[in-house]
Amino acid sequence: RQSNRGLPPGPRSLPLLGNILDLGTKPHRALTELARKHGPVMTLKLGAVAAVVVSSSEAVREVLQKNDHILSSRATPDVMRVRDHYKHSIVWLSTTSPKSKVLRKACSVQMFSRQKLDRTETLRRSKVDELLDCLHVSSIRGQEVDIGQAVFRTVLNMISNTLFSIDLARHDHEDSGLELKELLWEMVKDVGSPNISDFFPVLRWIDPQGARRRMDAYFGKLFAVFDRIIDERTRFGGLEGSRSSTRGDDMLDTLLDLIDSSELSREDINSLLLDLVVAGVDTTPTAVEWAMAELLRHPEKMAKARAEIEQALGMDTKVRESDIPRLHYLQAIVKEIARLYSPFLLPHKADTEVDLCGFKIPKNTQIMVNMWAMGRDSSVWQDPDRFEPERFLDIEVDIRGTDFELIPFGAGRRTCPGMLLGYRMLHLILGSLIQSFDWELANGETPKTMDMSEKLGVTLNKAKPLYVIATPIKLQH
Ligand code: HEM
Repeated sequence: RQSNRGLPPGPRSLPLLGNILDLGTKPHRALTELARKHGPVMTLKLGAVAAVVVSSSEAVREVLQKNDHILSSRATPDVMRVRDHYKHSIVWLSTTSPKSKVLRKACSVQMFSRQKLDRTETLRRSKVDELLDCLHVSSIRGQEVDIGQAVFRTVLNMISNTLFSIDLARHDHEDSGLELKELLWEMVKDVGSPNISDFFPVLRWIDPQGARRRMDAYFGKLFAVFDRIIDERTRFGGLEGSRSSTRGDDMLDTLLDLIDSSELSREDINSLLLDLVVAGVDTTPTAVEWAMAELLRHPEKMAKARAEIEQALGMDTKVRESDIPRLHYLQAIVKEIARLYSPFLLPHKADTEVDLCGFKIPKNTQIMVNMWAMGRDSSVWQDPDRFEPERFLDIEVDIRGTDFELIPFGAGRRTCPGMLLGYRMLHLILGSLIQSFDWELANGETPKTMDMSEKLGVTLNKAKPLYVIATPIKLQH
């Protein structure tokens, strides 16, 4: 395509502020509206920062495929400068930096490779069993359950066991993990929310919204947890410097080996553990909570999903990750949740000037990919606001970064490294919940009156937690 060498169109901007006020409190919705008027490649001026919002699959293909090599840097949010995190972090380092390559390799070999995931499957299944046991207990006691919180504990333990072979949350304790969940929510909210320091870098030093100060406190708490675990693992066992006998053949051991060989520093490891815990637990529980909310709003679809599982496995065989390929309706539900509730990719940045869909994008422009707008595009999806997993039964859409209409994990160089793990956890947990219990809404909520409003962090969370009452299916017969 011939470039017309102009900037993409966009809404009129105010002096100094630019379009900051246009973002409102729900930027994913506000920018979807604006893109309807100005087009799928749209210029925004956010204070001193030039940004381009991309809102269609064709334009996203140009960002994440054709120009991926130029557009896969990150614009670093000011809050990520805390403790120099951005200099150690797989999320914020350039994909071409040597450190980033070491971190990526450690993750892909030790945590996310197919072989590794196959080997850790029983661990995840046992964590799901603990979740089901805890739901049984709540059911016997007639207690309602905050399902997002319960799944959060499960996913946190799946991740913490993969990383360092311990549970960070306890199921027998209602509030276990709650503080951590709240801390992580506050963290991702500060990463996802507009921050004046990002729009006006000259103001960084005064940290006008106090976001960097808050982030420093969150980092301090998480690093203290990691420090305790690492110290325990490296405690002197007689011989100075030798690893204690609690070697776990887990991610931490691999990382400590990389310290021994001077490929990584202790700061690198703390940052990586933080990234993996935050990215791992901010995503999957949220998606399960949305899925359960939609299924409770549409009981006939819940019944259909259960019937599929029953037909494929019977009621006595537990869902396993290897069953996912056979569970087409379950996969369709996951896709539909990804379509309806994915907000933005993390911010990308142009390393050099680049031609995008015929427009000239200057160097250092921030690229915001609005998945919300793509998921609600009525030229691609019929009746886009409707929860209709059936739409995916007749079409082949792969959500793992090859079909650009639906890219909940991103695509190209910055594709989510935890994608396969997230994909497996999501299906395993959701399938097991559907298989094992009858579900009812608690607190007098009904499918028609449910509050489905959202709040934006890095992911899109359900604003009001979903409270449910679970009845074990077996007990009924
Ligand atoms: C349902 C589950 C998940 C979803 C929907 C998801 C989605 C995403 C998205 C959209 C990105 C940004 C891509 C971009 O900016 O282009 C991302 C990045 C990332 N995700 Fe995930 N993710 C999930 C699970 C996980 C898990 C389980 C982990 C690790 C334990 C993880 C670790 C990461 C990391 C480290 C990055 C940064 C990669 C980079 O900047 O190069 N994610 N994820």
